[in-house]
Amino acid sequence: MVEHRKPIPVAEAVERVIKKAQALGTQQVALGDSYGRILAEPLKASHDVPPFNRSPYDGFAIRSKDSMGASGENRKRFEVIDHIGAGAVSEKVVQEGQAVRIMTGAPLPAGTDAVVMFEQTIDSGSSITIRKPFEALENVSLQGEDMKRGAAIIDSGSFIHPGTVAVLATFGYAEVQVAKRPVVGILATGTELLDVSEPLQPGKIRNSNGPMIEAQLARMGISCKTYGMSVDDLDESFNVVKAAAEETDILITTGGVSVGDFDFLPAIYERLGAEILFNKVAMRPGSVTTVAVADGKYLFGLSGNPSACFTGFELFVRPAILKMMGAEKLYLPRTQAVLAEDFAKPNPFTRFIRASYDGLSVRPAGFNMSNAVSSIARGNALIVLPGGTRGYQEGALVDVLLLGVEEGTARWTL
Ligand SMILES: Nc1nc2c(c(=O)[nH]1)N[C@H]1C(S)=C(S)[C@@H](COP(=O)(O)OP(=O)(O)OC[C@H]3O[C@@H](n4cnc5c(N)ncnc54)[C@H](O)[C@@H]3O)O[C@H]1N2
Ligand code: MOO
Ligand SMILES: [Mg+2]
Repeated sequence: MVEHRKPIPVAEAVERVIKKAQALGTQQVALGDSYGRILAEPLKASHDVPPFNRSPYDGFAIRSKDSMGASGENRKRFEVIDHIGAGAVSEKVVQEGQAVRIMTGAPLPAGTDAVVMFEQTIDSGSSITIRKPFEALENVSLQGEDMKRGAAIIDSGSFIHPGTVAVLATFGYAEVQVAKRPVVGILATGTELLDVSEPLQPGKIRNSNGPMIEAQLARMGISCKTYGMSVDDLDESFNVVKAAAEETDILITTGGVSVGDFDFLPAIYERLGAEILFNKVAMRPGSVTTVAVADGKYLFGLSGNPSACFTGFELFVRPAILKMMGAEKLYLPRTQAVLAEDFAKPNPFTRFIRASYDGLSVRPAGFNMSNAVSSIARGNALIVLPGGTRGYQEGALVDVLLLGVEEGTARWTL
């Protein structure tokens, strides 16, 4: 008799997966290797930035009070007593009527409190004249205006992007404490599968899910162990899954999770004594996506159908990995866009449509069945249509999940 599975809502499935995440611990990496990692310590400003009052322009540092009353008819003259570039410190203490020729980034000399840009002066070499008064601290980049010593700058759990690297470098982090990455394994199941390099044979297809998942992981900066392909044989698949699960934190399989005569993943989970978090989700594609946990290891049973496999990874595997790394922003960012063409099919389950999003409108990326490969290639986003809705007309405002962004969002908003 065919097993009847009870579908659970997508949000609940995501919740169940996230809850099982086990922290992986942290490690120290060189700053140059920190891009793409998850920061595992809060980043506080260990000094003011900038660390001293400095000139934001190429010009002349003056005492603002000496500029009082300056006008076009009554130009004020300053004697230039020193000349400094960024990196140099003037030893002079500027007195009344004096100025220091100063370049952008150089610290303001003692006594000065304003900077006159070159363009605002008539420069005769040893002296300058100006035609307007300057206020105290006019054209001065103030110590601590960017970051104050002791201020919390970046939370632990943040994705380290190039801007984060700049701040880490600013505070002298030659080494950075980051989250360890999980060891992830991929196994493609299916007697029909051929390796990428093999010629087609009757009844067979090439394994596209394995390389696809590898690339989805790579997009997250995660490398993986690949366990290749296994034929649909219970004992053989069980042995590979068991061995692979021992060597990994997360084992991703594709295929064999539905109710077919050669779908052995449910039996494998049972033999392993794994806890099934769910085996049916109210979504399309990917309704048969199964997630189990055995000995603290995740077993992601993604569907064999390529679009379902792809979607299952983005919705469940991705946030689980991020959670294990202590990341704060687990979810694909959501936006809304105008549907660029009719989508006539009704949606008994929440539907995720591979789509191309151009910043304003979104268009389904062609053949959109669960078994489609082409639409995964053409799409850069997923349109999300809620379950229990009928077809959508061109012009409707729809939810869109963005794919391939470095850092997601902290809130699940669907
Ligand atoms: N009676 C029912 N039949 C099916 C149901 C159902 O509820 N009742 N669910 C359907 C849905 S929905 C999906 S999705 C598929 C899921 O199938 P499995 O996850 O068990 O995957 P397989 O049966 O192994 O393969 C399905 C399909 O995908 C192709 N495939 C498999 N692996 C790969 C790979 N690595 N690269 C590319 N393509 C792959 C495979 O050849 C099949 O065509 O079940 C429905 N059936
Ligand atoms: O799991 Mo299936 O993808 O809903 O077609
Ligand atoms: Mg099947």
